[in-house]
Amino acid sequence: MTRSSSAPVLGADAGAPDPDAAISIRGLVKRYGEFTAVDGLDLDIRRGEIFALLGPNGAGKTTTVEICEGYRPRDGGEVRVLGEDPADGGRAWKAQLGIVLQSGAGDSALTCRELLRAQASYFADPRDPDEVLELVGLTEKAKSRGRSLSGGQRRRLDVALGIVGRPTLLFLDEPTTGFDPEARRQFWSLIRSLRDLGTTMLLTTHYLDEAEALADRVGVIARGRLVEVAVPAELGGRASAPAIVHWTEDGVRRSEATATPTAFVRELAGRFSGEVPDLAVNRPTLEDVYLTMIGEPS
Ligand SMILES: Nc1ncnc2c1ncn2[C@@H]1O[C@H](COP(=O)(O)OP(=O)(O)OP(=O)(O)O)[C@@H](O)[C@H]1O
Repeated sequence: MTRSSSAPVLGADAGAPDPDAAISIRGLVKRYGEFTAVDGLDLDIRRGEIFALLGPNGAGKTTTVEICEGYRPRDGGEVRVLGEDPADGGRAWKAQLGIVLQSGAGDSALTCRELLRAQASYFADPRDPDEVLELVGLTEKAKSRGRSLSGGQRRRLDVALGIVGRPTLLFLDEPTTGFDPEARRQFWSLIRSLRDLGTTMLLTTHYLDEAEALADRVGVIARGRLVEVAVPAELGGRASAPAIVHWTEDGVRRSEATATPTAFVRELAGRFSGEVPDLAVNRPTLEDVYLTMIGEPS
């Protein structure tokens, strides 16, 4: 689906940016030479929510996020982040942001505690570095040098560095790349506890299960435009999509799309004396609807 100029604005109310939103974007445009990387994007992220930005490689996610962080200039549109234009954001505004980049600070000869203390010293009201180490599960590594940590531990250190300044708004760029499954679960619970503390988070990820587990809402970007914003369970009309019932009959694998799978299975059960062979009832997964949205065959 492509948004024409007359289509309703997705994820945002039309008109001026919303000053009460954590992030409010209207008609954002970014060009690199002749190439338009962000092509009229509108988005509102509410205070206190976890918002996941999904999209294929090159869709424009990092460009959009870096414009919001004040690290990249834009060519058009309006952006307000915590009520200010990032292009003019001063020190007090920057101090309210936490940023966890893809390539972090891990490769350091300083210890985790030293790195956190140094980072904390830039802020007026930082969190206690030892409390932050505990929050990210690195208490036992407080005296270890950054460069001696494993990949997953370094990402946790990156998050620790991102939150020690007590940010109102935290940007997380593919935060769990390289994590083992247990570390990802632990990281997810850390993100939830930060939300409970009132932190707004903008997360980019390629893991759809991560978006589903964490995000209050997800936005899908493709070719520099926002193609949908929804709560994960409703993305792409998932909640109302027909169920697909699969079974085997007369040695042939069959399937039927139905809005009333219970009634259909009851009717099917009447045709067999025992179990319905190979019975399965599926609904579209987040991955199915996402791949359809970005134009890939699922
Ligand atoms: N500094 C730059 N100069 C020229 N082109 C750029 C520059 N930065 C990004 N682009 C291009 O803009 C497009 C959007 O890039 P961006 O990094 O925003 O995508 P992304 O959605 O974050 O991708 P990924 O999932 O791979 O991180 C890409 O086609 C990219 O090649």
